[in-house]
Amino acid sequence: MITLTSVTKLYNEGRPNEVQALKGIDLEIARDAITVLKGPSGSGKTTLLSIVACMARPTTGRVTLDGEVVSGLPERFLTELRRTTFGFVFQRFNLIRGLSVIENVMLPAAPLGGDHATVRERALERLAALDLADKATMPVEFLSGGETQRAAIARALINDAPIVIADEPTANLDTELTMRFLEIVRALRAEGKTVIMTSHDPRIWDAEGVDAVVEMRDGAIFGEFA
Ligand SMILES: Nc1ncnc2c1ncn2[C@@H]1O[C@H](COP(=O)(O)OP(=O)(O)OP(=O)(O)O)[C@@H](O)[C@H]1O
Repeated sequence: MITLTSVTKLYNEGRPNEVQALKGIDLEIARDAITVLKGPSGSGKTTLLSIVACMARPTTGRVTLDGEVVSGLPERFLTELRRTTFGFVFQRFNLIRGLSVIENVMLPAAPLGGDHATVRERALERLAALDLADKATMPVEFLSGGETQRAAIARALINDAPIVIADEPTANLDTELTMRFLEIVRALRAEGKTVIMTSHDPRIWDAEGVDAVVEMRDGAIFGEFA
């Protein structure tokens, strides 16, 4: 279980351009489940996701992961937690230009020190499942938007992290690839993984296998649907 208690987030605190992105969020996110955060642009979905994923700290409030408080951990513990616990698909992708698709996909595995050939094989399997095997050696800057999105998904899955975090993962995908992404997500859940994603896409909220939809408005939770 991931719990958030009275979580707030201020950007540019104390300055004229201060933004209160989260206004006291109380939320429980189940493990072994698919949870979708939905809501209009600017409602705080990405901010909430970053806090859940230990990429950002709340301004006030508390986050626990399986009963342990993570919101106050020193940075070095958070770095370790991010590497071992989370797989990320983020809006700006963060793929590294100049490296090939497969090099990008393999990158998060490097700090964990796995055998290179095994990691490469796993990366190729992930790319094949997303119909990208033939682009494996291409520099990422030559990919289309949808291909870049899929490369980011393959990279998020490389470490077999127990929690997969995805920000608008299907934003650039057509219906067929969205359906394939959902199949991957359902397979991850069947393996016992936790999937938490934001989405504007009704194909995602209404999808079979989604366990919870959390609706956000203006930095607050507007409703939760199972
Ligand atoms: N780094 C930042 N500095 C200042 N303000 C920010 C920052 N990141 C987000 N915000 C502001 O916080 C609010 C919530 O943003 P957030 O990205 O969490 O919303 P969102 O629901 O994910 O939106 P979208 O669907 O457009 O991605 C917005 O008003 C945004 O402008």
